[in-house]
Amino acid sequence: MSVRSQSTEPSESSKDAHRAGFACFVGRPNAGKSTLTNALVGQKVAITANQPQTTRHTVRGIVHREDAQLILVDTPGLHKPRTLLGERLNDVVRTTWAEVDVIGFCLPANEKIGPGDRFIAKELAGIRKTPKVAVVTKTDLVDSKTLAEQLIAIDQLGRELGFEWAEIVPVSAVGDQQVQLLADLLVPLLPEGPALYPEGDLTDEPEQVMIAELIREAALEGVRDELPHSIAVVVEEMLPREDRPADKPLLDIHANLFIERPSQKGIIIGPQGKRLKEVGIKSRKQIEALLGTPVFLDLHVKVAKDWQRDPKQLRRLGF
Ligand SMILES: Nc1nc2c(ncn2[C@@H]2O[C@H](COP(=O)(O)OP(=O)(O)OP(=O)(O)O)[C@@H](O)[C@H]2O)c(=O)[nH]1
Repeated sequence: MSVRSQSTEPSESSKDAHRAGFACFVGRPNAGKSTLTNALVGQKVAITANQPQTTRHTVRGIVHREDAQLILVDTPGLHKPRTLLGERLNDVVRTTWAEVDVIGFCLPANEKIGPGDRFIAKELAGIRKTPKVAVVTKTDLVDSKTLAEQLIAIDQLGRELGFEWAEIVPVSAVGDQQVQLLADLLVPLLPEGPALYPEGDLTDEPEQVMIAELIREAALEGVRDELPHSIAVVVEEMLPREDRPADKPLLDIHANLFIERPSQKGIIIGPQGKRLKEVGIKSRKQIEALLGTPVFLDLHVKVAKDWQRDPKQLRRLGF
């Protein structure tokens, strides 16, 4: 077993040719994939929430280094599909796995390996050619004994399924421990080649999709468990406000928040519209940070009946 810690000698990759390629993080919902992507990229690109399955779109974060360009594809979690949307999400995950240069399997340090992890690991075992790195996340939440046991269990899991992890790396994205080391270990697994994206690019997600994700994230915060799967956000229009002085631009953004049932409207909007207002304020700040320009955000809540089950609606909402 080759478990890595920060005290390891720096990798030799700086001497080698430039490398560029794709990595994706897989793992159960809430395993810490989005947080890790953000920590590696150093700016908020993937949404995180204290609820499972909030990452719906494939968001790429790009790590630019002297020696390499590491493009991170953040996929939704694989899960038991109950709706058409669930099936499509699983398809997106599998397609992504087959295309990347390295897969990072995220397992939280503070949770025992369960049936959900085994399900994913078994699927990973089927993808023979792609190197698989086990990433033990949230190490700040456990003591060293628990961490050691988890590392052994993960090594064992690989053996049981007939493959060996290219690396096993414990990290804490929140505690900023070993995040850099993880990047150092992923880079040598990428093919040699020039940068694939211009320097400065953090993601190739269309801006409107990222803005919609920021709004959805704010809308999800603090609402009941059953709601996450029922919210979709579509940015309908983005236009610079006319008649503004050049040094005081304002961008008008109109977005619709779709829910499945009229009964959900009250939850989203809140008493006297208070909750929706907070959602607007919170997401506007993040959108302004993302775009670097003042924004006027206009949010509307609409009912798209049973959109998760209706192929036509799914397409309209961007799935
Ligand atoms: N203490 C601690 N918490 C973490 C760490 N990484 C992630 N978390 C928390 O774990 C929860 C889930 O993290 P996410 O990054 O959203 O997980 P995910 O795997 O992307 O989840 P899905 O989008 O549901 O697939 C959030 O509340 C994070 O703040 C970590 O290193 N330490």
